[in-house]
This record gives sequence, C-alpha cells and structure tokens, in this order.
Amino acid sequence: MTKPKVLISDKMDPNAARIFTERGCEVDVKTGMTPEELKACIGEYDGLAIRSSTTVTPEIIAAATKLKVIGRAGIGVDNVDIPAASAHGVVVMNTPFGNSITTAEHAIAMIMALARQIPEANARTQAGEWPKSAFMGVEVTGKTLGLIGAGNIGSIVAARAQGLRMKVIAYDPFLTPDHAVEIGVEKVDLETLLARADFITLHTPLTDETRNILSAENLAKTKKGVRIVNCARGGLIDEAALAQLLASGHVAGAALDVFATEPAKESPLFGQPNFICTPHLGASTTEAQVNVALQVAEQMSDYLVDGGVSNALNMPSLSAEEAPKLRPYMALAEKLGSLVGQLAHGNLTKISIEREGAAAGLNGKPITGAVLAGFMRRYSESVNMVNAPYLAKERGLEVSDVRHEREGIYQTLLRVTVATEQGDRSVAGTLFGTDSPRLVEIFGVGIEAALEGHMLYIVNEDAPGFIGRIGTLLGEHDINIGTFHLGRREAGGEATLLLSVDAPIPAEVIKQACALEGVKLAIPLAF
Ligand SMILES: NC(=O)C1=CN([C@@H]2O[C@H](COP(=O)(O)OP(=O)(O)OC[C@H]3O[C@@H](n4cnc5c(N)ncnc54)[C@H](O)[C@@H]3O)[C@@H](O)[C@H]2O)C=CC1
Ligand SMILES: O=C(O)C(=O)COP(=O)(O)O
Repeated sequence: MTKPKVLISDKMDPNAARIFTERGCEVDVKTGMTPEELKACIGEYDGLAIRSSTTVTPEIIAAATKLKVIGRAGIGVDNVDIPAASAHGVVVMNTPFGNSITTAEHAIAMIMALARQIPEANARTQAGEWPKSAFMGVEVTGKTLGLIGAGNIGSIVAARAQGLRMKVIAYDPFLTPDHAVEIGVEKVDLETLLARADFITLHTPLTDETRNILSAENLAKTKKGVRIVNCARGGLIDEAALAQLLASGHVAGAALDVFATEPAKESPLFGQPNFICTPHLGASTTEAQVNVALQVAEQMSDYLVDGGVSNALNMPSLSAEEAPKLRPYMALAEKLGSLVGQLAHGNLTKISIEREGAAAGLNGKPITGAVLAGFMRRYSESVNMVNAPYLAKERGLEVSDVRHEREGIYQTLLRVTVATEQGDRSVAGTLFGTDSPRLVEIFGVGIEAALEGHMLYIVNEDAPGFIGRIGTLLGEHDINIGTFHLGRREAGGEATLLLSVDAPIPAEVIKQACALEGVKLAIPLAF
C-alpha cells in the first residue's frame, strides 16, 4: 500500500513531521510558498497541515485532487474555505485547545502592558531618556474587564483576570447563565459591556456576526478612557475608527495581535498614542506550538491511516477505537445507500436509516454519512462521507436516523428506506461474523447476497423456465455468472433475482434481458 503523503506548508514544530513519519506517512515541509506554488504541488498530497499563513482557497482545493484532510495546528480556520473543502469531500480539523492558555496569557500580557505603557517606556528608557515623569499608569485591580466572547480562551482570560482582582463581565450570546456563574462572570448585552468596561478584550471567531463588532458606532459607545485588546482575529475592530479614537484620547490604549490584513505592514494605528501591537504572536510559545503540532499530526494520521476523526469542523467525530468497530457497518451502510440509489428513481425527497439490534448502540452519524455517500454516488463520482450530507441538504433531501433497541431475526440490522412516488422502498442488510456486509432484504423480498462488483437485478413473473432463459442469454454473450440469489414474497407472484457477474453487462444485453418473457425489470448494478 502506498503511504499517505502530507504537506506541511507553514512553520510548525518539528514534532509534527516526526509524528507523521512514525505513523507511516510521507511528509514534505515547504513553507512560504506563493498561492501559485501551492496550487502547482497540492495535487500530490493526501493531507495538508497548516497554521494561519497558508490560505486554502477554492482554487487550491480544486487543484487538490487527492486531498483528504486539512489540519490546522491551531484554532482559527478562517483561512480555510470550509464549504469548498466539504464540497470536495475534504475533512477540515483543528486543535481547539492546544494554544488557548498561551493566547489567553498573551491577552493578559497586553492588558498589563497597556495599563503601564511598558513598550513605550521601555523604548524611551533604552533610548537614554529616563522619562520617569512621562508615564502614569493605572491599576487593574477593581477595574471592569469586558469579554466579547467567553469560549475557551475567553474563560481562561476571565480566570486569570479574576486572579488580578478584576471584575469580569461578558457578552456572548451562546454563554448559558449557568456557565456564566461557573466561570464567575456577569453575562451582559453588548451595549452594557461597551458602557461599563474599563478594558475590553475580544475572543470570538471572525464570522459574519462578529465582523466589525467594534465598529465606529460601537467604539463611540465605549467608556472614555477604555483600553482595548484584540488577540482573536483582525476584522473584529474598525481599525481606522480605533486610530481616530486613540488620537482623540477617547480610547486610552489599544493592543492588537491581529489585523484585518496580515502581514500588517502599514496601518492607521501605527504611531498612535498608547498603541501596542505584536505580529500575530498569540499562539507563539514553545508549549503551545509543541501541543498543536503533536495534536494535528496525530489527528491527521488517525484519519489518513486508520479512519479516526477528531476535531473535524465538517464531519462527525469518530474515535480511533470506534473506527474499527464502525468500519464494517459503514461499508454495509454505503452499499445499502448505493443499492437504493441505483434502484429507486424519480423525485426522491426522503431517506431514512433505521438501526436495529447491535447497530442501534453505535454512533449513528458516520453510518448516516456512509448511507448518504452511497446514495449520492448517482449524482457525483467524488462524493464521500464528508460532502454527502452537504450534497443531500443542497438537494433538499430529508434525512432521518432511527434507532430500534429491538432485535429481530438478525442480531444487527441496517435498513434504508426512500420515499418514492410509488411509495416507500426499503433495503436491509446485516453483518455476517463481525465484518462481512450482507444484503438480507430488497424491496420487501428476503434475499441474502454480498453486494460486490457488477450485479444484475431482475424482477420477473415467478414461473418455471425463467432461470434457464436468463442463464442462456448471459452465456450467449460470454458473461460468466459468479453468484445467483433468488427470492419471492409468495409463489406465483413476482420473483426477484440478484446475480453477480465478472464484468459489466453491456447495455444491449440489458435490453435483451428486459425483453425476455416474464421480465418486468432488469437493472445493472455496480458496487
Ligand atoms: N492570536 C492568536 O494567535 C490566536 C487567536 N485565536 C483566536 O481566538 C478566538 C477565540 O478562540 P476560542 O476561545 O478557542 O474559541 P471558542 O469557540 O472556544 O470561543 C469563541 C466564543 O465566541 C462566542 N461568539 C460567537 N459569536 C459571537 C458573537 N456574535 N458575539 C459574541 N460572542 C460570540 C462563542 O459563543 C464562543 O463562546 C478565535 O478567533 C481564534 O481564532 C486563537 C488562538 C491563537
Ligand atoms: O490558533 C489560532 O487561531 C491562531 O490564530 C494562531 O495562529 P498561528 O498558528 O500562530 O499562525
């Protein structure tokens, strides 16, 4: 088997490359590439490991024909076009906790540096000025810190600030009152935060809702003398408006680690009084970089080597322990989805997955993803578990996952049903042993078969002589039958025949099969 190939395209702790190699991946480290250079080489890789310098655009993803996973050694994934990745079946994962303490500490350092104007005092002292009377700071004790965003990093900042005896208030629409109590912050609305905070620190992702959250209008609502820190994302603050308010003295200080455009080589903020900045250093400590490098390489290797999924932003998690148990079910699910997709035609708007017996106790999301991947293959060759749910949604397909604790004839069973104009059509399958997927029912008819390779599905009148006729037809065309399965609901009604053949059946032969006496339907299948 060829080794999965991973590209590390941003500066990353060497532990990442070591782990990839140890886990059986080939790894190339190429940092500082232009978008054109990345586009030219990305087609070779199964995995791409990045930080914030690489921007993964739809063009890059379109060129990444082998790519299966993008791993962000860090938190923010605003540099990755996730919808494009999802549409191409590429998993996007991050390391949501590895650098949060480090980033929170950077925010606290910024608060303290602003309170005492340390960078400017340092520069002027080293310039030989000894400007003792030029600097008068403020204490943080007893001051109100306003958190915009109280997730992982915001909560750590709150705990540290409480240690500094600050009063912490937070604006975060997703913060529950219970959690606010747990982390010791007062939950407020944005207007209240703007009016009350002596220091404001931002800890939200950059989204359509948070973009420009500190707009000129909102900045004007802040308390005179406020100090503002942003160690989250550029784009959360109107930088030009902030520069004006620093110049006018309304804002007493601002510290930015992140800018709307990075690298920030020029800015209206540069040179303003009490303005401090760092070049996106929030996550830059030895500890954090080792954490995120190890974690991203482990996660990406889990996916590329064993199929385990953790911290993915566009698909459900699947632990490395769960993966081996789920894999045969996912194979069964994909085959059943594919069978239904090949057999049921017309305007299909609903698909339901039922899990019975042992299957009911499993993680349903990967199974649903696999059913949809099989089912949607009729629409797209490149569909997989990652993009199938998106494609399904795009097509307005209603998907349901139902668990039945009961155990029927089979100790474990998956059933996939689609609603068609002629009524519900359902297929079911089980596992023989622990890992051998078998079809057990097709449209209400009991038939046991492995769904593999090229097959032919026929519905015919249940009358003597038919098996001979179909055998003769295939034999005349030199088509060898591998397996042969028959089923029927009742004698003399309709019979179902499912056979496997060694090569695809030409369209002309299908036509002749349809014309055989008693045949109602003949559909070639491929798995
Ligand atoms: N400067 C740097 O080097 C680093 C920056 N970051 C950035 O820090 C930010 C926060 O990271 P985490 O705390 O780990 O994320 P998180 O997801 O744990 O927390 C984000 C919080 O923002 C809240 N939020 C979302 N929309 C909001 C809105 N409209 N108004 C107010 N709150 C809203 C969410 O409810 C959540 O509680 C991210 O943007 C991340 O990219 C993270 C690490 C390093
Ligand atoms: O983790 C994040 O969101 C960060 O912003 C850290 O960025 P970096 O990996 O230092 O380029």
